[in-house]
Amino acid sequence: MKPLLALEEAQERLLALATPGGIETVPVGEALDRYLAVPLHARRTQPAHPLSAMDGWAVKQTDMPGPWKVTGESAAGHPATIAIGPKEAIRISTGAILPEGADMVVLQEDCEFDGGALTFHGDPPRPLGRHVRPRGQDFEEGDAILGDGAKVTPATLALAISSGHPEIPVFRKPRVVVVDSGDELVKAGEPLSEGQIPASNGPMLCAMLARLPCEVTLAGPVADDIDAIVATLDSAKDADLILTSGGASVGDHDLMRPALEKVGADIDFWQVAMKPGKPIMVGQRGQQTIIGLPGNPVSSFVTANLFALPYVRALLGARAPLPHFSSARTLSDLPSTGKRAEFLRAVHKADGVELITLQDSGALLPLASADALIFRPPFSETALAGSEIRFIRIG
Ligand SMILES: Nc1nc2c(c(=O)[nH]1)N[C@H]1C(S)=C(S)[C@@H](COP(=O)(O)OP(=O)(O)OC[C@H]3O[C@@H](n4cnc5c(N)ncnc54)[C@H](O)[C@@H]3O)O[C@H]1N2
Ligand code: MOO
Repeated sequence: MKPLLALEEAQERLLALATPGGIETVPVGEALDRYLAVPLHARRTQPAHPLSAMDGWAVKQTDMPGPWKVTGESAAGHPATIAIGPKEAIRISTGAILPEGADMVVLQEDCEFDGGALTFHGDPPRPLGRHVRPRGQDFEEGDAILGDGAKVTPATLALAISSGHPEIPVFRKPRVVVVDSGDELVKAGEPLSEGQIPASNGPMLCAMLARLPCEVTLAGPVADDIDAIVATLDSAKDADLILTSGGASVGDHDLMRPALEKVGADIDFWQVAMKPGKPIMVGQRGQQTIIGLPGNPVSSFVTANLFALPYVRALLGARAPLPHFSSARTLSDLPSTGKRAEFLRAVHKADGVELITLQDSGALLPLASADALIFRPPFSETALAGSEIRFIRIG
């Protein structure tokens, strides 16, 4: 029997097939969770002038500790039109431009102002530049601010806008079609006959993909009929990725592999040393990748996390598309493993990660109560409670 492909090698082979789509320039608000296609340089300096970091009065260090004559005001958006002379102060608000001649700010709560003289009651001495944000402190025009491949987060989105980029170049959104298959499957909400079940994998996979910037269509459930599966795969020719679920194993009604072959896809790999998820397959038809996920709901969920979502992130231009592993102590004893890497449903708590008892790959209730998958490499010894393990977050 052919040895199973190692998980890491399978992921590497899949990701090698991913070429990000064309570049499009979009308003930053539409770029969230996408990846920059080119590096960004600041088109302006921030702050463009020295600014006050506090509400108070702009003064000169050499005039400390006052008293001063207040000669005007500088508010955010309304700079003072006069400079500060000797023993003079200008009322200033947070974010307002420091008037010419001033080099520090005294806080409102350290001073008293009765309309006449401004007096200081704080603890001197105050260093030069106190409560002042110097020009260019954040970035200067021309500075490299974001590298290509940077993820657009709420903070990078704000940085792009602040640096003069209301639109940014990102890779286009991948088009993904999800196809779940099986004679027993019935669309959610429709009546069930004996032996039928609601098709939950398709909506689950669509929901997982909906958290990424991509265009997702559900085409299923499709019957265990090779012509029906082929017709559905053919109707999704324009997708960057087809994600199928079910029919990936070795049974008489497991038609995904022959269907992929019938539509002209080259099978890159089938069967990976992982549990759940062993029957996962990957095929390539021209520019399109087809990932055949196993039908067991937990197997579909786990393989989507480890293969399908990383593949979509890679199409979006992510440089590190695989899930992030964290370390923690296991609160439960973990059994030894065989030749397959295992992903065990677990709950992350303050002092460690607790195993959920029922680990059947068909059981949705434990999956829905899990927020972590404990990773157990192949041929691991029993791990006693208290041992350090690695896990990925889910949910
Ligand atoms: N003799 C062997 N049998 C099996 C093997 C094997 O190596 N040798 N592998 C097992 C493993 S591992 C898995 S995982 C399953 C996967 O099989 P399939 O991908 O062919 O999945 P199906 O048979 O179509 O379905 C399995 C199970 O999941 C339910 N299902 C399927 N689709 C959905 C859906 N959209 N929504 C909800 N539930 C779904 C289906 O009713 C079945 O109960 O094969 C093992 N067998
Ligand atoms: O993927 Mo299967 O049993 O390993 O669920």
